[in-house]
Amino acid sequence: ITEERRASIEVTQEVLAYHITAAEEEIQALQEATIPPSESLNILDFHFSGFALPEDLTTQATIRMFLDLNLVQDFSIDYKSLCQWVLTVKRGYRNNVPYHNWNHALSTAQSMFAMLMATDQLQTIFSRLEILALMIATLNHDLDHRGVSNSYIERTQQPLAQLYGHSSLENHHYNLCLFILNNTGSQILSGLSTEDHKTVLHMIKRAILATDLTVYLERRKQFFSLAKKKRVSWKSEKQRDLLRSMLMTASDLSAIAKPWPEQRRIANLVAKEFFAQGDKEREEFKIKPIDMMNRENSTRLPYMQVEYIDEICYPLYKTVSGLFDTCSPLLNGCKKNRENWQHLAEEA
Ligand SMILES: CCCOc1ccc(S(=O)(=O)N2CCN(C)CC2)cc1-c1nc(CC)cc(=O)[nH]1
Ligand SMILES: [Zn+2]
Repeated sequence: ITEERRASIEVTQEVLAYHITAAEEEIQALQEATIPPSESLNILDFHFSGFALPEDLTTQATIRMFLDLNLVQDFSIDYKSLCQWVLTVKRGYRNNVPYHNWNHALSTAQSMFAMLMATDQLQTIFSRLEILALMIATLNHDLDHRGVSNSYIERTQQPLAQLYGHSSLENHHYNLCLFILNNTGSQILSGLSTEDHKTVLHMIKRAILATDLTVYLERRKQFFSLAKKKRVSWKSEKQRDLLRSMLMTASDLSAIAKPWPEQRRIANLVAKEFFAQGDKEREEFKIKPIDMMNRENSTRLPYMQVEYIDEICYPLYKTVSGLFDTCSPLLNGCKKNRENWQHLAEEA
């Protein structure tokens, strides 16, 4: 596309990042709030439910994660900027999208938080900067998601596809993340050295792009073979980048490991979003949507979930909990839900 076209789309993103800036009174209310401890927010648990928290506590829970990981202290993050940044990121998600909304972003960040807090090994493998990058990336990884897939965006020639080509959604999520970090009043990285600032932005970009499932499916083979080795050393940056990417996916898909009532509820939201895209494809392109997005297949949903677990989720959680046994609740939750979906598939 022409330079002008590129510039105009990027301006639109910058304007969007400006428009979602939180309101002053909202920022002050969060700044003055007494943030509850992790225990009372249940954010240390792998079975945490984002639905259980009232909306204003979701932003407090996010602040609590940054406080308990010592990130505010380690990177001298201005507290008011942190409040504005969290509220702006939350506004960056669309509340008319059934699944890819703030609740998904929060629960993805909370899964990463739970893994990091439960696993001392991870805290020794990763530098403080990497932990900062993972928490920022999980919270921002689906910013401004429209409830449609990359292929839909590419097929409908939406501006994002013209701008990025592949992984267009993930590139958009990162760009908005960057604009918010650069917005006046939410520059939580202003205390970092130039070197650290550059490094952390690179790691955030890699981590957000890693949440494209096609990227995960390409890269996971290396991870699985690395994990088979007797002694795994996470010395090289290449291996740590791979581990960060795999943990991003483990956090992103963690709904599959939640207690059954929560998994059922989330699966229905995922289905609602997928079927809505299927409806759009049917009416706009006069094509039959793929199984996953075809409302006429909704009776096959349990079967599709079993397939999703076997092909995409289980191998990842098996490997992660093989390396870090403190993450085994993710594997056990995933196994349990496979049984639950299998029973429903047999009934259908
Ligand atoms: C619940 C409605 C049906 O949901 C699914 C149906 C099929 C498959 S799939 O693994 O067969 N596969 C994925 C890759 N596509 C390219 C081909 C189809 C996955 C899901 C699903 N995805 C997510 C991630 C957002 C969460 C979730 O709970 N379920
Ligand atoms: Zn996601």
